Amino acid sequence: MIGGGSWATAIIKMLSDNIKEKEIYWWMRSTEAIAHIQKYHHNPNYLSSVEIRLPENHISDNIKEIIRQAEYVVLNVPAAFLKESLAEVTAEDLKGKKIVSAIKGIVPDENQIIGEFMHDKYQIPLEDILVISGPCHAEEVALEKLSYITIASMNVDTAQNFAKLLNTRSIKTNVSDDIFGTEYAAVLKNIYAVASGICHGLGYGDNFQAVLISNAIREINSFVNAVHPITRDIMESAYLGDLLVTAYSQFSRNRTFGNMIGKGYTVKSAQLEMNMVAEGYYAARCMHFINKKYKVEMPISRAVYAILYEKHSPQIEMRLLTEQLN
Ligand SMILES: NC(=O)C1=CN([C@@H]2O[C@H](COP(=O)(O)OP(=O)(O)OC[C@H]3O[C@@H](n4cnc5c(N)ncnc54)[C@H](OP(=O)(O)O)[C@@H]3O)[C@@H](O)[C@H]2O)C=CC1
Ligand SMILES: O=C(CO)COP(=O)(O)O
Repeated sequence: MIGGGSWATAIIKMLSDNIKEKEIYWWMRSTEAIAHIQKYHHNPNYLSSVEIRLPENHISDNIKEIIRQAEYVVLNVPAAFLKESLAEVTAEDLKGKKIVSAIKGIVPDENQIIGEFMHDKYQIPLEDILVISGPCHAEEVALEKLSYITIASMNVDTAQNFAKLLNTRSIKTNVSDDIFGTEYAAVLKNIYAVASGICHGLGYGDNFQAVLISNAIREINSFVNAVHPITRDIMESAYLGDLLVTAYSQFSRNRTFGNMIGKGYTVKSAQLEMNMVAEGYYAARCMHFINKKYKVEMPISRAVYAILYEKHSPQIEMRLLTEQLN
């Protein structure tokens, strides 16, 4: 596991129910957090109720050593920090390993989804790339609330094999072969959750939220069809379900961030207020550039970009948006 945040902690919990703890290796950057987990068996900063019983030397800030042990390398840092987290890692270190992206974000500057980035930069064959997606908040994993996740891989047997490692009493898994669609949909839903939060912060009610999200799923559908036109059912939980949970849940980082923007916080102060990362903030910018190529009509995504990066007034931008939705 590469990353020490909430989602990494939640997936460690799933894995611990299925494989021996001595088969799990965990990299995180914080040496204080490592020492705390080794001594007290809980992550001090994220999902601290989850018990972690890995052997001491299986948690380390030495990324090359952790990767050396692995058959599956689960990438689980916010996308904005992926390049710096992997700074010491070479294509040789990752050769022959399956790369699992648990990230729902875009690599900045490269403007690539994680699978594309790992394929281009580290020569990982596309069939060795897996994606973990679906509507699932780390907090509900910790509470053992029933959740469904989707594992995508171009090779469905590979997806099935990895899915077995995550199935628990409270986690059910689906598989998919749509690695591009699941990644892009997971990135986009974060932008729409920011929009949902902004509208909530501005005082729009549930009636308008429903219209916003109905339009959002159409934007997602148009975009993923433009990028990767295959037959897919956008109503599946990996697409629509993920959008709904992020747009409505009390646990959503992106909605919380958007809500603060709608209430008048600056981007900086909203980020400082949260201990966690809202991927939608970074995704809005990356998608703005990616969509220059595809030119898909995405008024909600464009409005979020204008508010976050062009300092447009949330009130005015959302009022203009209301004229374009139906
Ligand atoms: N949380 C969830 O429920 C879900 C999250 N995801 C995805 O999982 C990925 C990881 O997010 P999540 O676990 O929620 O993250 P969190 O917000 O819980 O934690 C933030 C993580 O980012 C690290 N970080 C913060 N700043 C920096 C920096 N400057 N450089 C390097 N690392 C930094 C933190 O490390 P440190 O503690 O050392 O500061 C910490 O590991 C995201 O792509 C997210 O979209 C997907 C599904 C569910
Ligand atoms: O992707 C997630 C849940 O599926 C988590 O993102 P949010 O915290 O913004 O909802």
